[in-house]
Amino acid sequence: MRLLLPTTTTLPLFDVAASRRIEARALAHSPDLMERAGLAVAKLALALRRGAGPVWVVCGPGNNGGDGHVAARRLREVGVDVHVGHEAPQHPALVIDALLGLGLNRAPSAELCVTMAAMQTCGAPILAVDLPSGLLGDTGQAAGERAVRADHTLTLLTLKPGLFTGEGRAHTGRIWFDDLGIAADDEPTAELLGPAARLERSATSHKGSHGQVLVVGGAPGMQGAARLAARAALACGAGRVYVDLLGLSGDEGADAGRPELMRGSLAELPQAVGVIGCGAGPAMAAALPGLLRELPRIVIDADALNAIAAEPALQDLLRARPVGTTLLTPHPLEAARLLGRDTASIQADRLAAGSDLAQRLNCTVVLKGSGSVIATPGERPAICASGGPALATAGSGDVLAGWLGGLWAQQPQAGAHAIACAGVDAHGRAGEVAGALRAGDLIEHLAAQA
Ligand SMILES: NC(=O)C1=CN([C@@H]2O[C@H](COP(=O)(O)OP(=O)(O)OC[C@H]3O[C@@H](n4cnc5c(N)ncnc54)[C@H](OP(=O)(O)O)[C@@H]3O)[C@@H](O)[C@H]2O)[C@@H](O)CC1
Ligand SMILES: Nc1ncnc2c1ncn2[C@@H]1O[C@H](COP(=O)(O)OP(=O)(O)O)[C@@H](O)[C@H]1O
Repeated sequence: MRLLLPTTTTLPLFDVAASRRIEARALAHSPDLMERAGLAVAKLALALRRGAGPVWVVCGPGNNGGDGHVAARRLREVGVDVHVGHEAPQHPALVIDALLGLGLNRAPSAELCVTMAAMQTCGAPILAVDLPSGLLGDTGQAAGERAVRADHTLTLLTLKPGLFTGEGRAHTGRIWFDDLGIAADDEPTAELLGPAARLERSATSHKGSHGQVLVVGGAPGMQGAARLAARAALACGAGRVYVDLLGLSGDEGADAGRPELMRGSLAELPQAVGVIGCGAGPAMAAALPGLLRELPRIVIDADALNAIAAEPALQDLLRARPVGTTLLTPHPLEAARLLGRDTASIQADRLAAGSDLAQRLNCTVVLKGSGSVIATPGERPAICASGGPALATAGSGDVLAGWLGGLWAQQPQAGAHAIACAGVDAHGRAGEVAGALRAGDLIEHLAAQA
């Protein structure tokens, strides 16, 4: 058993169907899986309980409840006061939520919701077994109106995607993992991202060795977005970074606070990595056909995504580009516009939505938000567990787009999927701070950890 995050390696994720197959095969040679699961829960419960009160074990009708009963027995064997039932005891030291796990298949009844509410308000920390009750393992969404918000989740046998994306992170608390001694012998549904290798710089490299980035965006009033992206590309280590500010004429500098940044345009820089759309406004639409036809590698964000959503001819241009050369970074609303759906339906199944969009537009897609999803046609999707609410601030997406462009400029052979995985994970880790974070400071955090 181990605490899972931050993970130092990429890990396989298995949806409910794959987890069931692994479980069924494992049971054939290891019929004591539930004993192992219950013992793991009991051990963690001993470490987590707070105070001298009873451990309240809430068991449901299936095997999740079975794990809870084994844990209760194991705890009693070592002299712990245990209360099994749906009513809270006085001053519990810990709640073990073994109500519903992988078998959740409908909205919990009103009666179960009352039990969940009692768990939530009894004042003790909650340890969820396998999944917080009411949370769907595939999507990280509640099946009904309520799902348990645990302080700890001990997930068993496999890691499920819903623990890490959608609403998952708000319900799991700290995630622990015990594979119960079983090697997962199935095709992973997705990957949980680990950190990418550091970029090495040769002792004899020069600025031409590290590529060039062209940021196109920054309509009047929104030039900060383009400048944040450009600053991020520069901080990432791109050799030269240029900005084409759509609202700026004359020979004003690209960014008075960053004299390293230069003005430039597609005509002068046809081989640059494009980072397009940050703060671009409606002027972006006219610039897009040329950019989509010419630039060999492009990161597309914000208003460029909105322009593409509104214009089928631009979608055709995207589809005509080779897979691996285009990286879209929509947040859920932008993804909804691109798919002609609403945000709620995107969030209802983020893995499926990201994969659907990638397939339709023949691109790599980073569906942003808690548990960003990275999807590319022909690649296994990835989920990023790093990051947190400090990133929920204007400009943090612009920083991501610029950082991705900076990474790509330095790794011209890499495909969009690899760049997305490396950049999204780094961005998330840099944003893991308590409290609030300004997007400009996020760039410094990224540079410090690179
Ligand atoms: N087998 C093993 O050795 C191992 C098992 N493990 C453990 O088993 C867990 C999976 O067990 P499980 O398949 O029995 O499902 P579980 O989540 O307990 O649900 C039970 C039943 O509840 C029902 N139900 C569904 N939704 C409902 C709702 N909203 N409100 C009310 N009822 C609802 C539905 O039955 P239905 O009523 O539809 O017939 C469902 O089948 C897994 O998460 C892990 O903890 C692991 O430790 C590995 C070793
Ligand atoms: N609660 C959160 N947990 C993890 N990442 C988050 C969270 N909120 C925002 N982010 C990340 O912050 C970035 C916000 O991007 P975006 O919505 O485009 O903002 P903006 O357009 O203002 O720059 C995305 O990378 C997103 O994944």
